[in-house]
Parts: sequence; structure tokens; C-alpha cells
Amino acid sequence: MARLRFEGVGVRFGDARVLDGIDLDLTERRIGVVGANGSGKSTLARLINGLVSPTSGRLLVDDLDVAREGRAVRRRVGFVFTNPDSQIVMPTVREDVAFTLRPRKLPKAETSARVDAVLDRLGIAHLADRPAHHLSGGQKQLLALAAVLVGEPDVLVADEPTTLLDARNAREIAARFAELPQQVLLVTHQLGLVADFDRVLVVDAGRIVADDEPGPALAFYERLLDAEDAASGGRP
Ligand SMILES: Nc1ncnc2c1ncn2[C@@H]1O[C@H](COP(=O)(O)OP(=O)(O)OP(=O)(O)O)[C@@H](O)[C@H]1O
Repeated sequence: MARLRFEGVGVRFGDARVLDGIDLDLTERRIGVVGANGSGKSTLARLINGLVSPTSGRLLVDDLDVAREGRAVRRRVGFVFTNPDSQIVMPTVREDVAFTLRPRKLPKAETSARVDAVLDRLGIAHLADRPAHHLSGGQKQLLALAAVLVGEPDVLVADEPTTLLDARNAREIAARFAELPQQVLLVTHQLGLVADFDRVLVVDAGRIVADDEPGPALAFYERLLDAEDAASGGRP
């Protein structure tokens, strides 16, 4: 497992303080991140592979400082977005997955073998020559996952990867994540997806307000939502 260390990390966008004073040492295999809309979860996730830079403090993946060694970090940390369209770049499924390996300049046969293996593992080998943009939402998310996994990252960060999917596809993607050997940090609003994780972080207004096993962390989050509902007079 990698060690993800946040040391006094803060992020501002202009005048808005989006994350503040985040200190975390994450070594567990399955880490969930939950919190209300706009609480800072995506920003927290994006910091891990350098999509967002800290305004203060620093973030280390093992001994690599993300701000200084972004390339090396991105080889180790794969990122899956909510909307797979934002990461599909090539015309066909096979080409899109192979694209991840392009900078590594591997022999063609090795690239093909790796691509075939990952498509097979995710149950989408039959889609290899299909145009990527003709796939269903669930198939696209599996393609996005394949394109990340083919790079053999040690850590997978996923930002609400099931949000745009119907219940059946969401279950399928969640099951694929559950069987990955990699360390996974999953941001989600679907609390059931992290119920058997090793550790769950609750983010509220840019801070970590609970950090525990799923039972107590999710119970804390439910109480927080209830308290906010009560304070707003029950308005959504
Ligand atoms: N690039 C940016 N520039 C300016 N403000 C931003 C940027 N990215 C995020 N924000 C703001 O930072 C805050 C936290 O956003 P973030 O996306 O991290 O929240 P979130 O918890 O993931 O929300 P959601 O559950 O709705 O996805 C929000 O107020 C958002 O508008």
C-alpha cells in the first residue's frame, strides 16, 4: 500500500477557502470520503495526483512530494472521474486503453497483451473495436477504469464514479472496484459503497470532521445531515 500524507494542506480558489488544515496519514487499502455537495471532497481527491495544488502545506505519496514530482506521482496514482467522457480520448476502446501506455514506449506486442488483459479482466473484451463514444454509460465507465488500470497504478482515486449510472451499472462498477488489488480512495454520495471499507473520512466545509471506521463515521455524517436539515427548517 502507498502512504498518502497530507501535512497542513489548505486550498483556496481566489478568496474561497475550500480546504483548510488537512492532516491525514492514509495507509489503508479501502478509504471512503463522504460529505455534502461543495464540502471539498473532489478537491481533496484531486490533490492526490496533482490535479489541484495545495495553497499551503504539502502532500506526499510515499516519499514523493506531489507538487514537485507530479509525473512520478501520476504513474502511481490513477484517477477515475465522475464523467468518463472527460477521460476518453481515442476513437476505439482498444486505442483508448493503449493510449495510457504510449509514453512508456513499450513494444507493440506488449502493449496489445496488456490492453487485452485489462479488457478481459473488466469483462469488456468484446467491446475492444467499438467506437468509445457509442458505449453505454456503464461501459464507458468500465473503459475509463481499464484505461487507468492498464498503467498499473498502486493507488486508484475515484471521484463519484457511479453517480451518473443507473442502479444496475452502479452496482457493477462498485463490484469492480471492490475486487481491485489496488489501494482505493473513493469519493461518493452512495454511503453503502463504503460501508465495508477500512476507513471513512467525513468532509464538511473544507475540514475533516470525522475519520473512523465506516460504522461510526457514517453515523456521524447522518447526524450532521439531520442537524443541517433541522437548522434549515427541513428545506433540501
Ligand atoms: N477550480 C475551482 N475554482 C473555483 N472554485 C472551485 C473550483 N473547484 C471547486 N471549487 C469550489 O470549491 C468548493 C468545493 O468543491 P468540491 O468540488 O471539492 O466539493 P465536493 O464536496 O466534491 O462537492 P460535490 O459533492 O458537489 O461534488 C465548492 O464551493 C466549489 O464551488
